[in-house]
Parts: sequence; structure tokens; C-alpha cells
Amino acid sequence: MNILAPVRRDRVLAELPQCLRKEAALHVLKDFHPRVTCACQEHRTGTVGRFKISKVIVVGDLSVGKTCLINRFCKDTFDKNYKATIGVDFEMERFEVLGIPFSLQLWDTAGQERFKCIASTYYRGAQAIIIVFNLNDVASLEHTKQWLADALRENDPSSVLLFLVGSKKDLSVSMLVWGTSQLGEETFPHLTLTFPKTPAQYVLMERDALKVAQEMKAEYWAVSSLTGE
Ligand SMILES: Nc1nc2c(ncn2[C@@H]2O[C@H](COP(=O)(O)OP(=O)(O)OP(=O)(O)O)[C@@H](O)[C@H]2O)c(=O)[nH]1
Repeated sequence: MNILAPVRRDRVLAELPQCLRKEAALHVLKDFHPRVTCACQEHRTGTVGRFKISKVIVVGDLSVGKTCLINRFCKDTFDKNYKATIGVDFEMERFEVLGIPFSLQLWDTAGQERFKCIASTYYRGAQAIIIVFNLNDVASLEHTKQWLADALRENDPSSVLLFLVGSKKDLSVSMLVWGTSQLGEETFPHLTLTFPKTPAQYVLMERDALKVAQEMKAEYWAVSSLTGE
């Protein structure tokens, strides 16, 4: 008996969106292993091991917005209050890609140094690594290389997909639109002193982020969990 709720409508991909390459759906390739192809056609992907579940780990400095990013993606919610992740947490998101069920396991890891030891024990076996930094905090971008190195120590660098994600874009955009004088502790209590002071500094930040992403061979995204962009 199947007790799982149906897959959410926006998680059903009947056709691959243009931005996705066909190779992303491995089971449609001609030379894919016949046993797996057959299991996919018969919806028995549970019998072919790791094929059914993809593990994604989300790493980055404390308070950069990892939990909020996952919550926006999985539950479409946002909480402005900061609650530190202790060790790790995880969410499971179900998809159907070209008729085949897939589950995405999203591991939210703690950014705080004292929990790093616990969190890193969950890095192994990831198919994708998302390294998050705060677009308004230069130091958090500088630390992304160390986060990547730590995560890659437990994974196969040749097969893992990498994403560099700049968070809290709404703060930068607000700054660009309103100017810094109208921003303050009252509006954004978690602003740090490293906040870029001018639009030019923000542009520099994005340029540096793109450079880091290129060096890492990661795909770069700038996002806001507050607005959902
Ligand atoms: N304005 C704004 N605030 C955000 C955004 N994302 C996260 N925040 C805030 O930043 C703070 C930290 O967010 P979390 O998601 O808990 O950060 P984290 O990286 O999971 O932190 P750790 O668990 O300590 O590693 C919270 O107060 C959030 O509300 C965003 O996109 N925009």
C-alpha cells in the first residue's frame, strides 16, 4: 500500500525545462544501464539503490541563511527570527521527472564552528553541494572555499554538482533602491558591519562571487529567501 501523499504539482516535470540539459535525466540516455532503465520504466527505482534518492548538502557560515533557503524551497515559508541549526537537520522533497519518482534529500548543516564536527559527518555521499554566503558579508564569501574543501573531502569531486549561492539579495537590492541612509538596525536587525556601503561595493561583491564560482566550477545564484526570488 502506498501511504505517501501525491507529489506536489510543481514538482512534477513532464518535460525538462529549457534550462535543463537532457543529460540531467540520466535514465533517458541510450546507453544507460538496462537494469536501471527497466526499473525506471516499471517504477521500481527503489530496487536500484542510490538512484532513487539524491542527497544535497547545504553548507556555509553561520546565519548566512541556509535554513531559510531550504524552508523557502520546501515549505514556501520565511522566518525572520534566527534559530541556529544544532548539528544537522534535513528535509525530503519528492519529485517526478519524466514519469520517474525521485526524492531530494536536503541536509541543512550548522554554520557554527562548535557544531562543525557533528555536521561534517553527514557530508558523505552527496550528489550536490550548495555553498551559501551572505551577499552583504564579504567574509562569508571568503570562507566558501574552506567550506567547499571540507565538503569535498568526503565526496567525489569529479561527480558532485556544485552551486554557489549568494543569499539575502533583498537587503542589497533595498540598499540599491533606497540608499544606505534609510537602512538601519530597526529595519534589518541582523545587518552586520560588513554590509556594502555603496551600490558600487555591491557590484564588486557580485563580481568577486562570480569569480569564486568560476574557480570552483560552480553554478552561481543570487537569491532572497525573504522575497522568494
Ligand atoms: N532579509 C533577509 N534575511 C534573511 C534571508 N535569509 C535568512 N535571513 C535571516 O538571517 C538569519 C539567519 O538565517 P538562517 O537561515 O537561520 O541561517 P543559517 O545559515 O541556517 O544559520 P546556522 O544554522 O547558524 O548555520 C535569520 O534571522 C533569517 O531570518 C533573506 O533572504 N533575507
